Amino acid sequence: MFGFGSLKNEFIVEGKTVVITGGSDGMGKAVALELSKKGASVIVVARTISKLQAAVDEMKAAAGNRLTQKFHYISADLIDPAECERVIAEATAWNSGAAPDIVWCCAGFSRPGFFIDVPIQDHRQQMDTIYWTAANTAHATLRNWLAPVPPSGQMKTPRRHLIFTCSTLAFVPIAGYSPYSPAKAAIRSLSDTLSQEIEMYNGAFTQRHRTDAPAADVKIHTIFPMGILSPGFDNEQKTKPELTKQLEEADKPQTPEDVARISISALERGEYLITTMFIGAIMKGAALGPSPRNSILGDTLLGWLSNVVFLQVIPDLRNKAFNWGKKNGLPKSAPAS
Ligand SMILES: NC(=O)C1=CN([C@@H]2O[C@H](COP(=O)(O)OP(=O)(O)OC[C@H]3O[C@@H](n4cnc5c(N)ncnc54)[C@H](OP(=O)(O)O)[C@@H]3O)[C@@H](O)[C@H]2O)C=CC1
Ligand SMILES: CCCCCCCCCCCCCCCC(=O)[C@@H](N)CO
Repeated sequence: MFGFGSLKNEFIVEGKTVVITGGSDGMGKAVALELSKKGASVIVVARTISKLQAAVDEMKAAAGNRLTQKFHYISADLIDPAECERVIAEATAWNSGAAPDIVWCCAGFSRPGFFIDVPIQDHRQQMDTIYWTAANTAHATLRNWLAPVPPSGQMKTPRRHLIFTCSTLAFVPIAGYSPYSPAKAAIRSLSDTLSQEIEMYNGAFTQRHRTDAPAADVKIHTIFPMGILSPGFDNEQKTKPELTKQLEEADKPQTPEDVARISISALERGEYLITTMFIGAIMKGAALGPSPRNSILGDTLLGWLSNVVFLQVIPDLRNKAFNWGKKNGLPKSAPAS
């Protein structure tokens, strides 16, 4: 509470069943492998079957206990809400009728470009890929997890975790990310709203011996990575404006493995809004607003530091954009009038 995190492990995965969307590549796959090493049974979800099969093979090789753990994939386009319902139903059937204990939304990719240069349908596509894959997955998952169970049907069910993967761009604007950042900011807002709403269900859960209640209590978490050296990152570099690369040069992208490990450690400490490196924490501190804190003291001090740092960072980013235009004129990609 006062900055040291929880002393007990708040994110035990051994023997649990985890669904990871976007688990066939980049950060999602690194998370899948790390949780496999820690003893979880894992289902990876994405569209391309060949990559999913490769991820399952790698998880089997990484597994700590081949006797108790099992691995599976489901191919689905999570933009379609009906597909998300099917994923949760299939995962439950595969898990001997028990709902998954942990659902981690990692699906998504970025298509950078200046606002007016990116066709409007690509903006909408980014909202579908980033926000709606996460919201659809959360909706299907929570409808399953929060279904009322009568007192006679209650069993000892461990706490469940729903995890979103956002980006520090939800906290700080960077020119060239307008197709992407608004969708990530929407995830952050969904996460904050759900983390409050879930308290109602968690309150009802305490009364499970007397009245209908969910089968378990639920915690929401959101991860805010900086750049990740993933296949998705290589792809976004192709359309990323030079100005955007300059504005984000303070970022030294991390490996998917580091992002996975650091995120899982933070979940083990019981954190809610999770950053993966110092600059990310500063970006979060500038934008904490009304989000729940990981620690009152730590996050308050971080907020003070960040607010001072950002007095300089906000005009610096804007000046860089202005000077870019002054020196280079309109971007070559600019549409003809
Ligand atoms: N790379 C970066 O620099 C950063 C990334 N992030 C975020 O982290 C997460 C992981 O990124 P990264 O490691 O780069 O991921 P990758 O781009 O390397 O992999 C994306 C994964 O999502 C799956 N996916 C994409 N669209 C869909 C869809 N419609 N339905 C189902 N699955 C889908 C892909 O599989 P398939 O295509 O086969 O469906 C793949 O498994 C994303 O949410 C991203 O926005 C955050 C900060 C920085
Ligand atoms: C001392 C502190 C100063 C803070 C300065 C702010 C610098 C901005 C860095 C922007 C980094 C963007 C990372 C997210 C990338 C991402 O999500 C995309 N790659 C999409 O995939």
